Amino acid sequence: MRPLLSWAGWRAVLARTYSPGPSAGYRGASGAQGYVRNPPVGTCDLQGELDRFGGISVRLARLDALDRLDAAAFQKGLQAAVQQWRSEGRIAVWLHIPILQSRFIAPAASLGFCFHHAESDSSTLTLWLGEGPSRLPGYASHQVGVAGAVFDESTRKILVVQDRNKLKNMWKFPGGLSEPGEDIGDTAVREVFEETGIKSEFRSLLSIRQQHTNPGAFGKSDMYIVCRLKPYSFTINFCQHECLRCEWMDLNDLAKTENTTPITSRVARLLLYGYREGFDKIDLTVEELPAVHTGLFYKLYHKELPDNYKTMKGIY
Ligand SMILES: NC(=O)C1=CN([C@@H]2O[C@H](COP(=O)(O)OP(=O)(O)OC[C@H]3O[C@@H](n4cnc5c(N)ncnc54)[C@H](O)[C@@H]3O)[C@@H](O)[C@H]2O)C=CC1
Ligand SMILES: [Mg+2]
Repeated sequence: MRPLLSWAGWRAVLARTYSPGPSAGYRGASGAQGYVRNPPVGTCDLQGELDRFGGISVRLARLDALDRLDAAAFQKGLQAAVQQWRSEGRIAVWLHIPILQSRFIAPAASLGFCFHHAESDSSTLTLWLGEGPSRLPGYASHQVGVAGAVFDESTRKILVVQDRNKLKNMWKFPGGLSEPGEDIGDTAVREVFEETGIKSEFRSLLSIRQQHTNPGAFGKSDMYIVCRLKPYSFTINFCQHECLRCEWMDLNDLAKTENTTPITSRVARLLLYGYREGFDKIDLTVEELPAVHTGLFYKLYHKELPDNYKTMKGIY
């Protein structure tokens, strides 16, 4: 949730939009409504930022005197604040609680707040105040795993591993979970190197598998993406913790063997087709483009588009 104004700006907004109730707010020595510099010990002043949807976001880490506040005073303050926000027509409350202030979770839950998500150092709870069922977006629905199909065109060999931690030892592509902020291709290259010692570079995206109720996904769905990589080192030095075996296998053999997972078998056949007929038949290549609103950049994956279609020059 991105504040549209600076924190000081929001305080000014809140001074106009938020008039504190008896315990939800305390008018400090400054006299400014809704802005408390030094709330007395044991009272609870809950100010928040207004978001563009009409919700209020309260960050407990920003409140003064939090260490001296007990759970009962917090609950009273929160109840009064919620009443106030409801009367002002706010649609939701987002409550961000640092892990060391987790004693405030139970009082918030008793007022109807539910967990939205947790990170390593904080949790976020929400309360829907609007009409009808909640329209708040949920948190992440998938975990993303990425594998690298490292294919050496000059020898027609492909890099495969057997997982040490699986009951059935089948050939598969090395890979693993993507880290926050990591590009798909970078995950594939990193995981291949960590698991096999092979250095490679990203060429294309080959397939996406979506699976729900995957046992290893903590109740979320699993997105498993296979990339085509080109090797530039060839000496295997595989990770003993994760892999039982690792080898360069002829692509024909991988495409025909039964000792593999269905997805590995299908991608091996796809690669064989690309190798024979041209990789442009199977590759989703990547391009970086600018995001219109944020000025950030993103990666877009699709089948190759001729330059004249990209520019629309000479296209009627
Ligand atoms: N069909 C296929 O070929 C397969 C696809 N996948 C996909 O690959 C992705 C995950 O790749 P992985 O290689 O499993 O992940 P990964 O390479 O990121 O991590 C695996 C390693 O993490 C550690 N680990 C995982 N869970 C653990 C736990 N509960 N306790 C302690 N250590 C633990 C173990 O050291 C394990 O060897 C998922 O998207 C999954 O769907 C996984 C296996 C086979
Ligand atoms: Mg792995």
